[in-house]
Amino acid sequence: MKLLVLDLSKANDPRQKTELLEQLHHALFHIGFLYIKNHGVDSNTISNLNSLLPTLFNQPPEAKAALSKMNSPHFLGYSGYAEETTLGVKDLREQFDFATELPVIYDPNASQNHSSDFSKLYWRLRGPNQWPSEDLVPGFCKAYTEYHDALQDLSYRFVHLVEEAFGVRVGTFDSFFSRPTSVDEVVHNQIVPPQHRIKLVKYPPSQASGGNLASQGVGAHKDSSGWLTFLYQVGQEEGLEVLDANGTWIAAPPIDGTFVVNFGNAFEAATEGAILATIHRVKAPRSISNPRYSIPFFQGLPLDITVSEIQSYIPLSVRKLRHDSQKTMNEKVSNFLDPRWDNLGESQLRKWIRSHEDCARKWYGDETTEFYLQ
Ligand SMILES: O=C(O)CCC(=O)C(=O)O
Ligand SMILES: [Fe+2]
Repeated sequence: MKLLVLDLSKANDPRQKTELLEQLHHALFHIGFLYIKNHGVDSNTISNLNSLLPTLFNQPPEAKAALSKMNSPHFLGYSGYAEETTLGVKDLREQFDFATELPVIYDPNASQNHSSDFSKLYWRLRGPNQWPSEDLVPGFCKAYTEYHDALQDLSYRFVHLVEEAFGVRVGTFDSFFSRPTSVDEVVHNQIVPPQHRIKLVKYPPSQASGGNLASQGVGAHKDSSGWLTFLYQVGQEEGLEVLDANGTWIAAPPIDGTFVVNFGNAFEAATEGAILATIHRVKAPRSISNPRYSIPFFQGLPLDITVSEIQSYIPLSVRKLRHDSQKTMNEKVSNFLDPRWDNLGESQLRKWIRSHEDCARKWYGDETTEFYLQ
């Protein structure tokens, strides 16, 4: 399998756009993993954030500890080296989880003063970031916010191309992403706008024998935090790998000026497996290498969206394109399709509880945590 690099500037030229949409169609339905270049995100916006990563991660341990995810019922903040698990194995990375800056909309300890029903526990996932101090990481909030806004814009533009590749009206999925302009609008909108999530990740060189699974940077997984993922691989360190339809791991090395795009669990569920949330993993860099940094942007969806609602937006012509050969990859049921619930919020809550059990026990209690650990 060859991963394609799609040139998004072709979207601006009617003569080249058809070719771009054909390539996108192929990448969507046969691979589920692609690169994009000429994506319209200013290189300064990317480098301004990238250049702060060493400073962010080299803060004194107590400064990082002060931003711990343990402080946050929204699972936003810092998690230290090997504090997160995938498939029961420690991931050899440290990371800061950020998201679209939004207020708390559900706090079980406070009286709520809005009319909508946000009593579902998963609404507690929404909330503000934990920002590093401006003294220790000068310019971070500005650089992050510019990056967030640019990636949000790219993600919406890209979804429009996906709609064209699907042959549906451009804007079909827009209602998933209608943006709030004020807190008031957030709580009174019918569809509550999404909170995109951005991880800033560092994979330090691993002492474990390089290249084998003892050095799991992040274990094999499908993305479950959003609709589409836009991953920026900082620098030249390799490690990202994608599982193809034959069960072979394919390297997805950094390519200058590109983002990697892949599709989340919800997308796979919405298209009934016609487009896969392709499984991928990262090997930790060998001990003689530099650290590897990456920045995945997970495009958020409204937490109360249901499987049937999301499927209703996808034309039958797309859903029936599911290929039999893909069934084997798809056999592990998406969390979103777990028969115990029908909404995305619960599958997200389950994901966070499973990857950060201590934080879950602190904020959601043992009973809830154990329910979602099953
Ligand atoms: O670091 C990478 O390149 C990929 C990270 C990833 O797949 C994830 O965090 O979901
Ligand atoms: Fe991922």
